[in-house]
Amino acid sequence: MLKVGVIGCGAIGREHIKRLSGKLQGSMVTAVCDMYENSAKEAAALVSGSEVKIYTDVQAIVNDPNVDALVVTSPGFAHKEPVLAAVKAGKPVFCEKPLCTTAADCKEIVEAEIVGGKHLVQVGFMRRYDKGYNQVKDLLDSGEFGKPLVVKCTHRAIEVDSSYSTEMAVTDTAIHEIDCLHWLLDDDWESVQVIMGANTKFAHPALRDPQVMIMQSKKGVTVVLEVFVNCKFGYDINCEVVCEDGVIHMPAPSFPTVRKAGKLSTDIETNWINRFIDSYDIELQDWIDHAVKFEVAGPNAWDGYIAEVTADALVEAQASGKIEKIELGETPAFYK
Ligand SMILES: NC(=O)c1ccc[n+]([C@@H]2O[C@H](COP(=O)([O-])OP(=O)(O)OC[C@H]3O[C@@H](n4cnc5c(N)ncnc54)[C@H](O)[C@@H]3O)[C@@H](O)[C@H]2O)c1
Ligand SMILES: O[C@H]1[C@H](O)[C@@H](O)[C@H](O)[C@@H](O)[C@H]1O
Repeated sequence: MLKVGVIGCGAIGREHIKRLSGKLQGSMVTAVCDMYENSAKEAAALVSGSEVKIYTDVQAIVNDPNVDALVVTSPGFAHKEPVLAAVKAGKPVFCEKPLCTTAADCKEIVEAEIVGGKHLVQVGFMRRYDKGYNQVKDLLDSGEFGKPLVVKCTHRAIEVDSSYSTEMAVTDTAIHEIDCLHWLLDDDWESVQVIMGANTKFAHPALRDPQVMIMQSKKGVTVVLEVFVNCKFGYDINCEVVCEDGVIHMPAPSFPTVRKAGKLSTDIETNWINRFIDSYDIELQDWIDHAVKFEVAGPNAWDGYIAEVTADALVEAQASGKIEKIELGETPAFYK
């Protein structure tokens, strides 16, 4: 039984606590930590049948002998401290995306992991576990469609509040496609560009929304990604891969088509929690199954670093309006 300590008891922290203590096999939550004690207490109350220790200090929960592994669900800017502490303590750690908010911080984690000599870090890029993306990947990998040429994606959300900035369209939102498409295409990023044109009337005054991000891979695949976080109609994730010998369109979870009051209609998803609910379950089960063996099968610290280098370039491209190059450097032998 993997005894897990969860750091950051907000929205997704509580979702993961419920998974790790009830829904999934082979784990239990033995400790929780939040900078606000009340938040930690409320989260601990979600666990029934066993005692959960409450912490407000990151180092203390990492050092707890009754904690075998950590799940980090604090905001991105607060990921570095707990992830580094877990790596230094030799404990497996699942960190929600992004690994850190700068490439330099991600590199520090990569270097600490290499020094420790054990694969301990998994990043919460759950789309790699999504059924639809995996169906697309299987078709691409079969070779039946020839080589991929162009990928068209949308990442739309109903609305965001005033704390969501123009940069977050990259660092919080597009970061999923940055990782997922690198995995889907089995390719690294060469260059990126951001086009910001007409703004929606629903964006708060400081926010550029929508944004079109164009990313080119090393093998020459062009990705066109629309990020539109005040679309008002739903949480709408789409991905279409145009190949030499055909086009693959990712399926979305389906809803019934109904006839009522002179209308034929089908619901679409409105909430990220539900859109990827199965992926979160499969992702964390996979993490548990490997963490007990000190293995990482999902996206690792190097993937977290790649995503952040690419995100940094996209943020630069937002400001410059130019095509920005991605400089990753050699993949360390430890991650090959
Ligand atoms: N994979 C996904 O689809 C997905 C979905 C939602 C959120 N996330 C990621 O999960 C993380 C958390 O997002 P959220 O929506 O749950 O945020 P949230 O704001 O709801 O919760 C964050 C919690 O962390 C606590 N916290 C802040 N700083 C802390 C610190 N230094 N130490 C301990 N606790 C601290 C806050 O008090 C809060 O309770 C973010 O990195 C976000 O990008 C991922
Ligand atoms: O844009 C949102 C993404 O679609 C979700 O999957 C979460 O990662 C959330 O944190 C982001 O704000």
